[in-house]
Amino acid sequence: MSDAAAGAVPPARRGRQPWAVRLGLSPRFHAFCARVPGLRHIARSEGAALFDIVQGFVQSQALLALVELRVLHRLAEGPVPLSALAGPAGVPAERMAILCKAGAGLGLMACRRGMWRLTVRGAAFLTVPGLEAMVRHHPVLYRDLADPVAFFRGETQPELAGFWPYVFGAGGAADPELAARYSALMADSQGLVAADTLRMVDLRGVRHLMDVGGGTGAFLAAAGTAHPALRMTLFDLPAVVPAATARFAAAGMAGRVEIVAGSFRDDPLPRGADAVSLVRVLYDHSDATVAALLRAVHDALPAGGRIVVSEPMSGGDSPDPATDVYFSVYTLAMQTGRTRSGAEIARMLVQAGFSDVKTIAGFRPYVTSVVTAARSFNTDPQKSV
Ligand SMILES: CC(C)=CCC/C(C)=C/CC/C(C)=C/C=C/C(C)=C/C=C/C=C(C)/C=C/C=C(C)/C=C/C=C(C)/C=C/CC(C)(C)O
Ligand SMILES: C[S@@+](CC[C@H](N)C(=O)[O-])C[C@H]1O[C@@H](n2cnc3c(N)ncnc32)[C@H](O)[C@@H]1O
Repeated sequence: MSDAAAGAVPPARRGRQPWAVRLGLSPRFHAFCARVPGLRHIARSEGAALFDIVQGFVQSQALLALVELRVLHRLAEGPVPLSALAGPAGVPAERMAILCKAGAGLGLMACRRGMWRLTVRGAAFLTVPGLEAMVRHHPVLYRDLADPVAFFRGETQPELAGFWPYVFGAGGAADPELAARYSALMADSQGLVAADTLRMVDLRGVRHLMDVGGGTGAFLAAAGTAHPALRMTLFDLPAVVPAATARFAAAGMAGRVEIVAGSFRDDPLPRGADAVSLVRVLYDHSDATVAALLRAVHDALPAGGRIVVSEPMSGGDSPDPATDVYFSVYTLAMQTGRTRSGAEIARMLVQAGFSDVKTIAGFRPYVTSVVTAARSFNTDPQKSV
């Protein structure tokens, strides 16, 4: 079979490519690799990696069906035969068998001696806080990506752009019921983010932490538990306040936390904190809004005060398989913000007047990474920690 007959890029048009890419463009080399024992693993692993990309949308839709039909939940109660999954789900047994085998292919469940059971991965899926809720909201993004060419050309009006109205201080910000619903989705998923952030950032020495855009207070509650002497301020839109008040009361922290309702677009940030955190806030907003917010945080801090930015970040020059696919496309669909790299955030912090900038790559970049910085001691000698 000639290269041209196989539909590959003809050798003459391969241009100046690294030698390995030239080989990758050659169907003859593919066939050669598949034949030669020492090289066969390359053909197999590259093929499998490509197949995973090709079938990603089927994987996520199979997962959604398993969640919506509560198959994994049912298995969490113990092993069952197929009929016990098919009947309650209203799915014909022969179709449920296909879904269950897909679930097994994904490593979420397994069948032994006619009984379906949960695997460790399936158990972890059900246990990660907020993951199920995130999967259940994915149909919105899925619809937005139905015509990906039009989406990337910017010719569509993504539904996701209206999904988080409270996030942007739009109309929905005034509706406490709507805010509570979306805040719950956000807060559920904040457990891992808070844990990973606290692992990367040492808050010892911080007296008073202000969490700007702190939502219902999951991060402050975790920080306050880890540091019992910490005073805290939560700053967020008014519609988010009731849920935050309830959380701190339930955690017995009401006396240590001041909740300030306001918009960082329109209102000054409260003074008094010696550290400010922004957890999953920047990537919702445009560069202009982020630049103004970082300057406002800088001005609200005393000399030596610290800022902590924590959110999923782009890999920048080394694109990350999770954040540069999922979060970058997600924030593009939201239309108001973007997924920035640690280096970009670091640059914006310097432009806002911060120094001593440190970027810390998260050990799970799809959960969060961190950039920290400090307000210089010499920018405003009037202030002190
Ligand atoms: C020790 C031995 C040998 C065996 C033991 C076996 C055993 C019991 C193992 C347990 C394994 C274990 C501990 C597994 C733990 C797995 C974990 C922690 C998995 C975590 C996965 C987290 C995921 C997949 C997170 C996904 C996050 C998503 C999808 C977040 C989406 C966020 C969005 C859309 C946010 C939007 C916000 C906005 C609007 C942009 O502002
Ligand atoms: C993606 S959520 C993150 C919430 C929380 N930090 C977390 O990680 O779960 C963004 C938060 O920023 C808040 N927010 C958005 N625009 C805001 C504004 N103009 N002023 C204050 N808070 C704002 C939203 O209400 C929301 O709680």
